Amino acid sequence: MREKSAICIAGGGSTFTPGIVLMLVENQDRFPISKITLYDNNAERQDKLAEACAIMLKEKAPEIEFNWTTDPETAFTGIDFVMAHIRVGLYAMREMDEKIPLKYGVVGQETCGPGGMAYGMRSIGPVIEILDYMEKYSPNAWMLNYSNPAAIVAEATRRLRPGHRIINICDMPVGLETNMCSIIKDETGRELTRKDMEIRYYGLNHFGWWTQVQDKEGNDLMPILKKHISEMGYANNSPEFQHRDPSWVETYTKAKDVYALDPETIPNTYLKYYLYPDFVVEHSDPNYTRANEVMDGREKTVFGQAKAIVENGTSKGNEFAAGVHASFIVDLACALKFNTHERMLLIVPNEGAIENFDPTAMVEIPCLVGSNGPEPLKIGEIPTFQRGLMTEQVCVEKLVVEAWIEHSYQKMWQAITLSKTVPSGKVAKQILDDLIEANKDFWPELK
Ligand SMILES: NC(=O)c1ccc[n+]([C@@H]2O[C@H](COP(=O)([O-])OP(=O)(O)OC[C@H]3O[C@@H](n4cnc5c(N)ncnc54)[C@H](O)[C@@H]3O)[C@@H](O)[C@H]2O)c1
Ligand SMILES: O=P(O)(O)OC[C@H]1O[C@H](O[C@H]2[C@H](O)[C@@H](O)[C@@H](O)O[C@@H]2CO)[C@H](O)[C@@H](O)[C@@H]1O
Ligand SMILES: [Mn+2]
Repeated sequence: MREKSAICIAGGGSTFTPGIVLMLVENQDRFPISKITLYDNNAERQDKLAEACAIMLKEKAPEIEFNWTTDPETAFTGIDFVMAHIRVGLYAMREMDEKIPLKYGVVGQETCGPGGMAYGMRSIGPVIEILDYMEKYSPNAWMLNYSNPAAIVAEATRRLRPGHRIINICDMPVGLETNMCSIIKDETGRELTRKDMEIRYYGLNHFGWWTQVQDKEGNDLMPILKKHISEMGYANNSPEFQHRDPSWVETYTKAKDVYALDPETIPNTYLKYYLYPDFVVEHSDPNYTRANEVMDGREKTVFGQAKAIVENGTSKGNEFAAGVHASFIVDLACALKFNTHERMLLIVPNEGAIENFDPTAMVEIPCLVGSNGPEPLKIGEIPTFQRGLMTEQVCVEKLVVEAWIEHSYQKMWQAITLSKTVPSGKVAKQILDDLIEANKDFWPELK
């Protein structure tokens, strides 16, 4: 009989909460749960999802104790894992992050460019606050953190809470690996899951490259993937792809041009924001950005399902969806708890894994995960193109964290100016001044 875990989901009102709760329920055999507690600082938002999850849990797994709260002591006492996905400032501030840079002809994106830096300045304090609650109430618990921008949050926690039990993660590589399986099916008819593949990948969060994709027998799948991606990016015939929002379809398709810059590797889609920022801006609507698409799409769908479950008193007929995003975080918790040594892509200190790159950088690389945490695999030396791009970007991320720690206007201006998405110090200053005004309830005061 496997020992049960107690879970706190921080950001209980997140659109991703119901999927994670469902995934936890569906994985009881390999990762049994005693208790799930939702924690959020927005009671009204959290209540709506929590009431629906309570009904679903009563039907599917009544043995799991379920609570929700806005009280940190209640949330973080007696737990083994915090699965965190907070969005500081909600979608209203995401909209600002996207629309302010676009006003100046610069990429407006949740985690890339000035928007991502603005979001980072909002996320650092509250993520650290949760780590401190954990230290106080459950010092042995692990935080598995999805809260974005993961790269900046990871650098901030490395600097400010070294040695704490936090692992920063991203669903994008596993999402893209699932797409690779659909591509292989389209191209060869062969059915694989992402767990049937052995991959090599390196980079920063939302900024990386695959150098190897093989099946378990060691057959190289890169040639099939490269041919497909060179013609149509990650576009494929799977129902998941066909149902994607238009902005994601464009991102997946644009990978064709990102790939063309380095046909030796297969790229993460978000490199388009750095390598083709002019294209991105031309294809953005400054009055209707991804935040609007999400509010009109995922947020309405998830909260609509929750409302229907509560009104009907049952989750039957209104099933929440749990995909790769939820399975990845449950896999990670399972690996830590039961010492599985599963190989996973995580955001960890470089410390020599990439030989010719800053040892203090937070990099996204394959790790073996056991009870003592992640053990990064050795990557070796990386080529000049990638090293150049990553060096610039990691310095941007470090400057944002330094700006937050030192309350430094100068460092934040340097960070925005250094980003590959920004044309000049003049434009950077205009964007920064607007971001400061929009974020006055969230950022430290910059001097
Ligand atoms: N790392 C990844 O690959 C990945 C993938 C998907 C989503 N995400 C991130 O997950 C988060 C949630 O995304 P979403 O679209 O569901 O957002 P959402 O706005 O629906 O949910 C976020 C929740 O966090 C809560 N929150 C904000 N500040 C808080 C604080 N200080 N303490 C406790 N709760 C707080 C909000 O009230 C809200 O209920 C975002 O940060 C998003 O970027 C990351
Ligand atoms: O615009 P959003 O809120 O839909 O997504 C932003 C997030 O994008 C990535 O997550 C994707 C993932 O790549 C995809 O495969 C699928 O699972 O959907 C996810 C969320 O939509 C990215 O990794 C996150 O960090 C972003 O928050
Ligand atoms: Mn991500």
